[in-house]
Amino acid sequence: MVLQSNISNPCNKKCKSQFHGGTEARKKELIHVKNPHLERMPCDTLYHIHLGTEYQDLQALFGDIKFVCMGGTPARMKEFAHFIKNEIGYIPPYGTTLEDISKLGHRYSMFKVGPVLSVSHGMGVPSIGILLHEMIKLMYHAQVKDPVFFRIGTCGGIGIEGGNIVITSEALNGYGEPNFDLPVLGKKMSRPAKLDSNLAMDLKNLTLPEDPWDTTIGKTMCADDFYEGQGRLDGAFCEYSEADKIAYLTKLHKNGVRNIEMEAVIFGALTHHAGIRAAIVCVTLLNRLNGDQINSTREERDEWQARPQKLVSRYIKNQLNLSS
Ligand SMILES: O=P(O)(O)O[C@@H]1C[C@H](O)[C@@H](CO)O1
Ligand SMILES: O=c1cc[nH]c(=O)[nH]1
Repeated sequence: MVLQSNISNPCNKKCKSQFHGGTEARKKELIHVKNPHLERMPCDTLYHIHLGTEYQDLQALFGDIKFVCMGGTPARMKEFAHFIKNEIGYIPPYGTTLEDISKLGHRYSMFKVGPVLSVSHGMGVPSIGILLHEMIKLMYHAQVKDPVFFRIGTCGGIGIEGGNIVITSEALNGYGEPNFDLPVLGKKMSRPAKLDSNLAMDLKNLTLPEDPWDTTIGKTMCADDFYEGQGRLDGAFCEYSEADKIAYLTKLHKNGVRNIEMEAVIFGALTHHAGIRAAIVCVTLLNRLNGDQINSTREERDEWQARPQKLVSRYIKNQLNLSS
């Protein structure tokens, strides 16, 4: 892809992106980075995604972005890039292919498909948190107006069998609070983990009667661990009984929680703080009330993982006025 050749450019010590660009009116429409220090920096390196205002004209390269789609694995996000390319009929510039823009950062994979970015975020809050800071700054530097962020993920269902979709209404941390908490300068910083309820409803309504899954809107518990942090009995260590586990999951279910994953609180908190509309669309890999081990077949999981992609693709096509 054209982007690739620009990305390999050596540093030329001049800021290529118009860092403070735009009129006051235009600035109001843009992403809120809420960091006064950024304005004073001559250049900004987005280290983990291998981009920077010093190296590229980020507005020229990314100014047309409307949708940022994130998911855990590079393979899933590459697959989504190719899927959405076909769905929206995107034709890469002559002689180019879909390249991993962030390959040389060796952390995340990112593919640009016209107005869509498809990016892998790794596992857990710290990994997606670093990416979110850099993606939000990328939107800011590129002067993108009103982008929509999606997390296209997998999760454990609570009272929901494998293969169904849960769209997050509210994200809760491991203590059951709707916040993302982070120690900052030795003190607790807390931000509300809010998601866009209209967007969630729009996505749910795109489920078709013939789809082989149900879509539920519910609260999501965001754990900092896959095993003990999610009340599993099959980790290397466990100091609670099966009855304790079921009591905990039943309590969550009574509180409206329908799934557990590992990124929701920071995804909700940072997008909300930036004024970005966002949704989390996850497929359940199992019903945690019935077990802990993920023993569906690889083929089954691949098909299930494509389901949130289909829903998000329908939304993107509608927004781009492309027929389904
Ligand atoms: O988007 P993915 O499938 O990576 O999300 C969930 C939460 C963790 O990152 C991971 C655990 O298996 O899957
Ligand atoms: O049970 C599950 C399945 C996928 N991802 C999780 O975090 N938990």
